[in-house]
Amino acid sequence: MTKKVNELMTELGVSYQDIKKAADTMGIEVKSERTNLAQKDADRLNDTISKLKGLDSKSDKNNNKPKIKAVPIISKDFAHKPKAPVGKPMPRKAESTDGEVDEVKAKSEVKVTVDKEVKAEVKAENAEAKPKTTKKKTAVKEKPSDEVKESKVANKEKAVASNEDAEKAEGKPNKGEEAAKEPEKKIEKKEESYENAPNKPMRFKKIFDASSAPKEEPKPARKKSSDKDGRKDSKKDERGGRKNDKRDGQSRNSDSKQSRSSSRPQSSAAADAPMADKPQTKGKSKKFFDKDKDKDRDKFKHEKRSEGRNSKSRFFDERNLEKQVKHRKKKAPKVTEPEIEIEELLPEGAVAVTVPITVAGLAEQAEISVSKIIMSLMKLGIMATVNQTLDKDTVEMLGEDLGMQVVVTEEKEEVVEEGLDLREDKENELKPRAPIITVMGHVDHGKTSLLDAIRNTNVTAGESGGITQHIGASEVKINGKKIVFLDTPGHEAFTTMRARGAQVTDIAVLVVAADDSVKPQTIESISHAKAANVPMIVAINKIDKPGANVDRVKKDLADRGVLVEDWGGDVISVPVSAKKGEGITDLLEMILLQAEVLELRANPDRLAMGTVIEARLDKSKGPIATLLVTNGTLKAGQSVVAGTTSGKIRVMTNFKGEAIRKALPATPVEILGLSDVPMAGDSFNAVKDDKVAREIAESRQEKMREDVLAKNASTTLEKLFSQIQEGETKELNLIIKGDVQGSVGAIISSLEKLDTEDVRVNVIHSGVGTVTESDVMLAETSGAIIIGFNVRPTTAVQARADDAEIEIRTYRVIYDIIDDVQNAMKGMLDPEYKEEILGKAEIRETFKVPNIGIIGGAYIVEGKVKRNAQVRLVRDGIVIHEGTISSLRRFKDDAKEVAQGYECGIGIEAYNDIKPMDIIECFHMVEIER
Ligand SMILES: Nc1nc2c(ncn2[C@@H]2O[C@H](COP(=O)(O)OP(=O)(O)OP(=O)(O)O)[C@@H](O)[C@H]2O)c(=O)[nH]1
Repeated sequence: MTKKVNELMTELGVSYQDIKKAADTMGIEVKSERTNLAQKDADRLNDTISKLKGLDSKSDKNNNKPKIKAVPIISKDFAHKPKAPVGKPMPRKAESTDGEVDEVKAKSEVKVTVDKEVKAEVKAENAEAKPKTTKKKTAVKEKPSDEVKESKVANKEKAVASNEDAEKAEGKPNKGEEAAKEPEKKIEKKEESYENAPNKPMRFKKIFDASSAPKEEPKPARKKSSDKDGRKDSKKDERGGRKNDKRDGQSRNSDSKQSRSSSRPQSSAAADAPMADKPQTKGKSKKFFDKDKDKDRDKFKHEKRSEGRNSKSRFFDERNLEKQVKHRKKKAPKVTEPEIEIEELLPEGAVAVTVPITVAGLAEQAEISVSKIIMSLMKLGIMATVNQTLDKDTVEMLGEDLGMQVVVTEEKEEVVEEGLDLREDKENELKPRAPIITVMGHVDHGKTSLLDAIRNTNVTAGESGGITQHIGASEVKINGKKIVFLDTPGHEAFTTMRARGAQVTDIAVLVVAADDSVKPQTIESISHAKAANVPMIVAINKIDKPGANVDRVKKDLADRGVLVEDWGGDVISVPVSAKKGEGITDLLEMILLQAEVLELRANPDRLAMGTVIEARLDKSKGPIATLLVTNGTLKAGQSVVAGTTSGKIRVMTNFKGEAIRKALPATPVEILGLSDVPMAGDSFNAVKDDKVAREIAESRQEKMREDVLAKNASTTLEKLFSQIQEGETKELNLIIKGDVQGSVGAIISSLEKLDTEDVRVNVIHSGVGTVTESDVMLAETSGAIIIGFNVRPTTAVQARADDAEIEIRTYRVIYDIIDDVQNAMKGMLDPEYKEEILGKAEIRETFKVPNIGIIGGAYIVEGKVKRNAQVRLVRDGIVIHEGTISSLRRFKDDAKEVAQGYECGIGIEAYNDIKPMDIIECFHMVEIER
């Protein structure tokens, strides 16, 4: 049995086009009106079209839309068909027949499409066929798409609103009302569904959704939405849609029973529809905007928080900003929660984390138990508490360990510190100031000697190891004009300090020995001066020496890009002899000349600011800091904040040690009164109020604590990470303790340069002061070696270290630290000789003995003291002196050695500064068998 198409047309009273479209959709071949249809196909078509005709004809009475537009279609084929072009309704070929409805209906029971148009159509169909199922499923569906023209949407939605609504639809309800009602109902249902994960930020919800509700993202919808404009439908739109729903649900009033009244501005279908459902009035595709706008808007907001987006997203943002403004005029939509915004940009299943974050915070954010995170951290070698702050690397590693995808953003807070005078000086406030000079150059080229020559003092002889180890500052006057010199050390170990010096300096004096010419540290010095954009003056030193060759120096400098005046450049060079004092005046005059060119000025009539040049802790005086005032006037009695410390200036002395009341710009001073030791290189500011100074310092301390916590965690992490990554590679963990901050910084920077392919140097902790028990504990947990520079551990600390088998290595010369560590890294760990402590004596009293000097009345507290052994004098954990015993007596008799528990008199060779409570440590060197 067959039936011709035209017969069916007559039978149903529909056009050929209607049948053709329905047939196409149902996979029935129809070539012309004369095509013979198999009875089965004819029946299917008849069935479908009859149903649709009935439905449409009802609504058609109230609107003139072609009934075919309300045909609900969802078939296997349909899901694969291309979507409507952007901004246009779906083509008519999406129409279906009755036979198809059954198929679709069945499908709709097992799959819920995300595609808005399809969904609307499914609803329309189900309204007739299986309203209950439809109702249930619509609860998790997206709102209708704008792809379908408003009237069409209205028609369809009207039909599927609910069981009752569907019945009303049959009763030819007012189309406008229905259209208005339907989307609202759906939104409410969706709200309910969202409430299933109550009170959860979207990011939590997303994780929840990802794991518990995958069925809500059916594949056919994804496929269908894979056309150009809707390519991200499947996931992004799911989220975006959810968000829209939420927003719409919040902002919109509904006339349904469940809705609460609100001030809805419009009552038309268009006004009531979600933003995405509004009629397309602009040239651009609504669909495009609907699908992308929320995520684009989110991008915009996200970008506001985080920098560095590509131009493409910026474009979206800008465009969307316009878009938002437009919509706001109509609906004033509520701004969505920030969590949702970031979430929108994330890949499926990812968690957005802003660091630093505490363990507890991360647990909450990722919806993982705190204990799970702590366990994972332990696996990574980090012993963390709930309140431990985690940094970016740690969070990423945790993510990996926990099998969780995290997207980490770093929060950069801009701290505005109220109470600091940071205004810019006005032109008329500025007065000339003295130049600040740094002396740089290769080791032993004569920096210290040159400064000595300049200020007629001799520092070289007293320096430990023969090198300058601390930044000092001094002033000289020539022709009534002041010049400030920062004394910077020459060894490579002091690179950091030199770099710091170059930052506060106006002019760098580059010392090059005429007999040695340009050397590695000369080149390094040039780089620092250039990097700091500081003009240089070359002092060609040691011209008195027989091998001196000034021209060679100039040539070598030219090779390094430093053209002195003789070579056609603009760098001033002055031949000098620090030893004989030749050329020193010339050099100073040239410095003044160069300073004049620079027109150095400052405002003396404001609160002082500048840099900490050096700082140390003095047991009796407390923290001592050398400050260089670069602007303003510093007054004794004023409150200052320096780095993370603050205090009121109790005593202020100039470079000669004379107490002064005020220090004008370009003055180095030493101050007492800070509550703690600041770091060399810290900036300082005078503030009006001591309380303000304290508050600023405290907030900086707080910030630093957070940073340190985060850094420590990551350092440990890095260690493990690199061990895992690099297999055999080992890390050398070190704890550095020194007498002053400058030395500690220099040691760290030198040691960190020693990294080799095989061994990585990792300074896990550093600080000023003696080695403490907590250092030993830290070394214990991290397997670190403790390096003490000019500091000694107490007996108790040493005992604790011995128990824990922690090595504490102490030094007095930085070279030795670097050599030792370098050797250790090369596998030559064991030195040929090792220091062995023989005993310790505590000074109880001191006596002045004519012709001999000061003798310490001592009690041997540990081991024994031997006459020929070496000794070091330790005061408050700091090594004051090293030398040999000149006299050892028990009562009036000389003794070869004195054992523990006995008293004796000890004299130190050529040394008299012995005080009660000093510790004399007696040691000798023993050969180590390899
Ligand atoms: N003949 C001669 N020797 C000099 C002159 N200047 C310095 N020296 C010697 O060179 C050696 C090193 O001088 P320092 O002033 O310690 O050199 P430095 O560059 O400060 O060295 P570090 O502090 O170790 O970086 C000393 O033995 C000085 O006596 C000079 O003009 N002529």
